[in-house]
Amino acid sequence: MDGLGGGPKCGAPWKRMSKEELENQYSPSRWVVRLGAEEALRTYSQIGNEATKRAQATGRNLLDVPYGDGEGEKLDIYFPEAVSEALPFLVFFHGGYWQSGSKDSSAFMVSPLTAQGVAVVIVAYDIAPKGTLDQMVDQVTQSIVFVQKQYPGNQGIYLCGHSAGAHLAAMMLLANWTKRGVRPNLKGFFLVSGIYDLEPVMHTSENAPLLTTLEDAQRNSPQWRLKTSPTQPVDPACHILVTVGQHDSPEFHRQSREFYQTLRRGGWKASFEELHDVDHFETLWNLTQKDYVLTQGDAGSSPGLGRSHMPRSN
Ligand SMILES: N[C@@H](CC(=O)c1ccccc1NC=O)C(=O)O
Repeated sequence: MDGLGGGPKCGAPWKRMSKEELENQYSPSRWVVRLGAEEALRTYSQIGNEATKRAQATGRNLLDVPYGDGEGEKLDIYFPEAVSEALPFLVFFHGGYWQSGSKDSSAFMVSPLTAQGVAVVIVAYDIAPKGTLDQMVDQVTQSIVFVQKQYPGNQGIYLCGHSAGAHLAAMMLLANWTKRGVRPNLKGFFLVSGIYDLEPVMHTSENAPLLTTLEDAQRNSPQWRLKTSPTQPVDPACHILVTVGQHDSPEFHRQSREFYQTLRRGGWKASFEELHDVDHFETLWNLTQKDYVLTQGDAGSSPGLGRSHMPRSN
């Protein structure tokens, strides 16, 4: 049999897939409908680069701010024009299967959000093979601690991540803040086309620099961790929006839906949205636009990143 173990009655559907099918399911660019796979990846970098250049050229910002001692532990902060002590902060973690991507080409949502008075932080972390998953999770935790310490008067910290970056953001639901000596003012999570169970990834070509044991995968899987030992939401008001693109692969849909269900069962305030007619990358491209439903400033009915979706403190 060319499946990956387990009979037809054995749990997760990915276990019944051939190696080729699993590879396909976990290759987001192959599911893009309007472009070829390579063109989609090229366009993704191009739009990210352009948005970042624009963000750096137009607004007030602090670039390459160290949040730790490591060479790669840097973040960029983009401020709104209006100076204020009490800003909401949107902290973004880029994707790229924990082995590609950079903060220097990931400032997608900066322009529409800073225009609405939100400060945006784009975080770099040590991708594989330099960094291990445990290290990346640790670095991301450290970056949030840094933002909270640097801006203790913040109006809320909202975490956003795309794909592998959504995984890193989701891992923050399990972070031990007591150990870090600070409780970040986390008010919301916006997870875009994420991976929450890493076990299937172990059986794809993406795994080469990543996971060696099943234990690594489980320890770094928010889905597995929250399902096996549910943790109480620290702030019951903290909202988690799990989104997946309509054209993402069935495995990406399953991962998002099941993670959302696990969150709800665990008592978290979560919602799930399949984003209409977008693929794995187009959601981020749309986030560069101020009139997209998830970034717009006027009161929309769906939750998202725009200021109208953030609870106000006054
Ligand atoms: N090799 C992947 C690349 C990929 O998945 C990706 C690329 C850029 C940003 C996010 C991605 N996916 C997850 O982190 C693909 O086939 O699409």
